Amino acid sequence: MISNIPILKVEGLTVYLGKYLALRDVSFQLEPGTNTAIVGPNGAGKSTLVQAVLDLIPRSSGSIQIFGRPITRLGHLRQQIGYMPQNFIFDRSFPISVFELVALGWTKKGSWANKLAAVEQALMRTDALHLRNQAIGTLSGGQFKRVLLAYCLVAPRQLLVLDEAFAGVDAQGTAEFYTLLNQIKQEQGWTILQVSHDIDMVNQNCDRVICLNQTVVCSGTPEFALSQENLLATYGPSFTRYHHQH
Ligand SMILES: Nc1ncnc2c1ncn2[C@@H]1O[C@H](COP(=O)(O)OP(=O)(O)OP(=O)(O)O)[C@@H](O)[C@H]1O
Repeated sequence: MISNIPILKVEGLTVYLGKYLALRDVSFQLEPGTNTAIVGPNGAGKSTLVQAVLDLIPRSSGSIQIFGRPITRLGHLRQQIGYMPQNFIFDRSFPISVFELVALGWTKKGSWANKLAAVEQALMRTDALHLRNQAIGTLSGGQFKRVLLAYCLVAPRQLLVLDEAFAGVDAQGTAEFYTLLNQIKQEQGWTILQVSHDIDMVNQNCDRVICLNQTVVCSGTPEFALSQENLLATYGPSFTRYHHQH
């Protein structure tokens, strides 16, 4: 059954980090199956927005509903959210393998054989099965992103939140990852919210854009939100558009 309830609805969100007003009166919603990018300059509050939306940091005011429920009353539905943070900081010598990391994402009850099959399938789908026995500390940036995507894929999700998922990945790796992400999104019916600095990639891959600078400067289709006028309003007069060299 296709529901008309927004996957995410944010109304009047204001967040202070200490005394610093990081987000002011932010409102937007995500329709099912859409791929929405949050763009804006350094310090605009993009990561703060993502963390507040996931209830990882407190908000001063405003309401957040996910799957039609207040974020604080999600219960088991919280497992339907996959999150790839900007920085995944861990001790690289920590002895956990790729297989073990992805298996942590498996939330269903079931036999060991089911879990094994699900983890292998997720790793295969993200072209990372050959890494299954490798310690996570030995992975390259691009390999690690694909393993994190497998972690999101191993259990059913409705919403995927990516905070600069492609930081540290080269242009070709980024393009390949976007292709893979789009394919899996279609297969799984994911709704995606992603922070990105790559305006060209956003233009090519996302269907909605939120331009953020402490508050929502504008939002809409990429064609509208990424117009020169709106980008200047979001980034300020020093903005110059970065183009990939292919
Ligand atoms: N603990 C904190 N106390 C006070 N200010 C903070 C704190 N953490 C972050 N900030 C400030 O809040 C603002 C928003 O930070 P945030 O990381 O959300 O920005 P961003 O848009 O994700 O930036 P970037 O593109 O550089 O990743 C920044 O100006 C930052 O310096």
